[in-house]
Amino acid sequence: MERADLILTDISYILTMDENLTEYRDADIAIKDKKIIAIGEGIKNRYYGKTIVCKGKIAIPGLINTHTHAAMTLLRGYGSDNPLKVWLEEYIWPVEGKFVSYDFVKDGTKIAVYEMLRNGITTFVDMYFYENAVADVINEAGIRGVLSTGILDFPTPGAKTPDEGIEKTVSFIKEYSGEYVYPAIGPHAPYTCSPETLKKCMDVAEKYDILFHIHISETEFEVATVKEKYGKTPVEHLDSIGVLNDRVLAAHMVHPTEIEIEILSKRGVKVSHCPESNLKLASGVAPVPEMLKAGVTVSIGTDGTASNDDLDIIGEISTAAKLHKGISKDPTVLNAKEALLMATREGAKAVRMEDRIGSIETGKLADIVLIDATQPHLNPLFDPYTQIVHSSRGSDVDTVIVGGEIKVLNKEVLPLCRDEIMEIAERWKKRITES
Ligand SMILES: CSC[C@H]1O[C@@H](n2cnc3c(O)ncnc32)[C@H](O)[C@@H]1O
Ligand SMILES: [Zn+2]
Repeated sequence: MERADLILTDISYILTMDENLTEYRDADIAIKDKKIIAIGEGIKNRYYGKTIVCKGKIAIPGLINTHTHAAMTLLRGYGSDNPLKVWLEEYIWPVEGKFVSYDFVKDGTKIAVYEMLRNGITTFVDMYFYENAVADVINEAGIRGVLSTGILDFPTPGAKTPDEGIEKTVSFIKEYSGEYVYPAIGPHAPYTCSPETLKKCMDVAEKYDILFHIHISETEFEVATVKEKYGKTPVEHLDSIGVLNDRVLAAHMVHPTEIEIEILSKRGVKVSHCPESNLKLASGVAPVPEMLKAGVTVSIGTDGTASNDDLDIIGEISTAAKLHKGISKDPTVLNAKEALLMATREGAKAVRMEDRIGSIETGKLADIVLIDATQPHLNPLFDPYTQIVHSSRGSDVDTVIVGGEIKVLNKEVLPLCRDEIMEIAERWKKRITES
């Protein structure tokens, strides 16, 4: 017998989401030094150590949310029922200007991390201000974050100029890179960042080998603005200034033309599809089947909770699958395996971490989610992929493991206190409504 740090035994289904979509029935997973060291039937007989019996559970890789603004939990539902331009300019940006600070971001991120862990998210990509506050929360809670300070050409809560935002990003890379924190650079969008700002951001991304995280082609307004300013569509514009390559993670991508989809594919740009935010802000529906057909990596993002308004990524996958079937009038589009891939292996590719996360494989980090399938609404269980995508919700997540450490057990989020989360939300609601 060999020693393991954690052994998950008798798992009803293991959906590895590896290249072959290998599945196991009634099998075990052994974990040591943060990584998966063995998977399969009878593994429990080869290892000893802390053991969790997982009868009736489905194991999937930790879910990857490739676009959010975590601290916006404090603005959940704020300025609802408006289009993006009005929502941002008349509601969100004024209130952010008044309230966003280190404390706001720290408190908002605590709520988001609680909610993301509860919903099975083990890695998220963030774009906001005071990312040092986000880093402090995630280092304490133990969830992975790809963190980018939002950079705009006008003053923001964290920086008076885009150059200051870029300098902050460089200091952040040097100070915070670590086990849980993966810095990225976050120019907001082609309509809020000049070509000069975008090029400077790409220089930093290349120098420090980090992700370039940006909103692209979210609304028709954006497309019209970029066309008017630069005489090109957003993707063509970004390509013409040399900032499209395989380290670009483009959030939304609702309105690309056929030519733009070809460019995305040729340049290796990854997309974060945010269907619920795009529906709620009435931005439109991204051409996901077309992008997939062209070989573009499409992952899943919840966006912030002021435009979604939750961080339930399983619900987001379900929305994506149903939405594209409906729009294309083709039920074979985005089958359950493909939909789940978007939040696992494709998500890992989108953040350029496919060698470490995104599937349950030996040698990979032990980021694992167990879904409780012993509930009436998940039975009878003919196909576990379909059941996860179309019958379950984030609230069915029972256990979450990040790097071999248990973060959620029996649906209880261990690193954060529920009462404190509720108290934070109440305190900020009071401050914001009384201002
Ligand atoms: C630059 S930090 C993030 C910045 O973006 C704002 N924001 C939130 N959601 C969206 C969205 O869907 N499109 C564009 N910008 C968005 C957020 O409020 C911050 O100001
Ligand atoms: Zn966004």
